[in-house]
Amino acid sequence: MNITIVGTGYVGLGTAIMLAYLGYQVTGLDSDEGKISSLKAGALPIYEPGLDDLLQAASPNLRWTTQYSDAIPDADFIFVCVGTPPLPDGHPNLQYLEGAVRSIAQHLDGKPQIIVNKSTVPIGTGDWVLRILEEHAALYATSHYEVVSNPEFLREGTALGDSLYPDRIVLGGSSWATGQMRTLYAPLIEQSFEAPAHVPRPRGYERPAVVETTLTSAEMIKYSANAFLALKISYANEIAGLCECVGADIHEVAAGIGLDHRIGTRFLAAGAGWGGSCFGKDTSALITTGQDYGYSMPILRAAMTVNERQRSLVIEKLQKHVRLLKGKRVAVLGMAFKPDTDDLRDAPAHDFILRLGRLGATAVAYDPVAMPRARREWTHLHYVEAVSASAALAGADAVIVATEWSEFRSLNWEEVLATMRGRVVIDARNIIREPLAAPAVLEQIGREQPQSAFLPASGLAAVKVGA
Ligand SMILES: NC(=O)c1ccc[n+]([C@@H]2O[C@H](COP(=O)([O-])OP(=O)(O)OC[C@H]3O[C@@H](n4cnc5c(N)ncnc54)[C@H](O)[C@@H]3O)[C@@H](O)[C@H]2O)c1
Ligand SMILES: O=c1ccn([C@@H]2O[C@H](COP(=O)(O)OP(=O)(O)O[C@H]3O[C@H](CO)[C@@H](O)[C@H](O)[C@H]3O)[C@@H](O)[C@H]2O)c(=O)[nH]1
Repeated sequence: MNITIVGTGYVGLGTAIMLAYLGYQVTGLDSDEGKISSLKAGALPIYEPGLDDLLQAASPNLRWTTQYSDAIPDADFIFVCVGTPPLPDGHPNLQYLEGAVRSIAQHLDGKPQIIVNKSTVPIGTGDWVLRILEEHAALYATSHYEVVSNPEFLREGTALGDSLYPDRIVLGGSSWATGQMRTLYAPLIEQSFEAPAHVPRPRGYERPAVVETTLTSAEMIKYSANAFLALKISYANEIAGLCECVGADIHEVAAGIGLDHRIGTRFLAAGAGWGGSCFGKDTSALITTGQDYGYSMPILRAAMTVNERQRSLVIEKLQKHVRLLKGKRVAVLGMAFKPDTDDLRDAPAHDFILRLGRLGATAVAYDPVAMPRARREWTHLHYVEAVSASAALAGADAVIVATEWSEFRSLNWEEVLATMRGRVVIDARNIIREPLAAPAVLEQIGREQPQSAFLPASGLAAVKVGA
């Protein structure tokens, strides 16, 4: 089976490499010539742990192009993975999707071909795509095509594991088309492929559930899942604020509620709030979809409000201790929106650096992988680049831990505090486990001083209450 992936960003690249690893002939297509030439040269344009090794293993089955004429006619499955970034009013921008679909339509071959939508798109988009294809089919005399919605649930930083060992595969479309998709995904559904050594099958993992739905339900599942996760984090953050008021510890509280299986321990980590390219965009998109139907979604609005407040809270905690930020030097540890990615979209660190600049402070920023991307994408921000975490901290009046990279978890705080001018530590990701010795000041989210319980970034599975 031949597969074409349109859009080789975080999702398209992972999907292309994963399907090639499973043994399919895959063509990756992108309109960005720079991306395609770097892929042709064997270099990945993004950082994703383990992806380079999988690329090596899968490369005999992969080729890259910018030409639709070269990629569409022979494809049995055409995956659309282009971006759907938010417009200022909260609706997703569908111009890339429409452009891609119109280009695909011009090169359909007349044989049965399935257009698989993996981009996160507003409810109803699958039907709209069908109409675009029908328009073109009349012009180009093609007729055998179907549209399937197959939303993607991978997380950046763990994309390979999420793709090879998914919880579920959602397939929206006609029974013929979803049947074809089941055949395509058989190695995943049956877990019959040889697990790559660097992405072993998780212990206890068996196989994904397959959920067959209508196009519309599949689109709704994707948005609703992201919005639910976003509001779960906002709930943890709201409770964290109350913990600070009453003197409770959010780690203990989150563990205590999360160990109820109906609630679950994951996505209860309080901190700087959620960022990234998906949660904000998709929650807004669901709210605006509601608006289009005159339907209000107060819970989702509140989740967004809490998330905005969370970012402001970090600067307020800094102001509480540093008071006058003008002329002060503030280290910002972490720029990516989460660890193990170079993705800077909607990263809390962006807002921190912006706010520090407005308050007259100098931000000295360090990130283990995202700095080259920040140099290209954050040209509107003023900050000083540091070559390491300790270089960022040396001489700083205060520090904000914005991203919980593992190298920040293992910092020797006693040593680095000694190199700082001031000793104010705003740990916006709750990674510091031990109290810091006076005169250092440590502010975390939802707790007064670190206790013994330690909350991993994306879950509470490792927490032993009272340990
Ligand atoms: N990033 C994630 O973790 C993630 C996870 C699940 C779903 N999604 C969804 O998947 C979609 C893609 O997200 P992403 O993060 O991979 O985006 P991205 O911006 O990293 O990649 C999109 C790619 O599409 C290319 N492109 C745009 N228009 C094109 C066209 N007409 N023809 C060919 N290529 C074109 C761009 O050059 C870019 O390389 C979005 O809808 C997003 O919401 C993302
Ligand atoms: O308990 C938690 C868990 C996460 N976060 C933050 O939430 C954001 C998103 O994290 P995560 O979900 O791990 O990363 P993404 O790569 O954005 O993945 C989300 O968005 C993708 C794009 O739609 C979906 O495919 C995934 O299923 C969904 O988890 C990040 O800023 C995290 O720091 C928290 O603050 N607390």
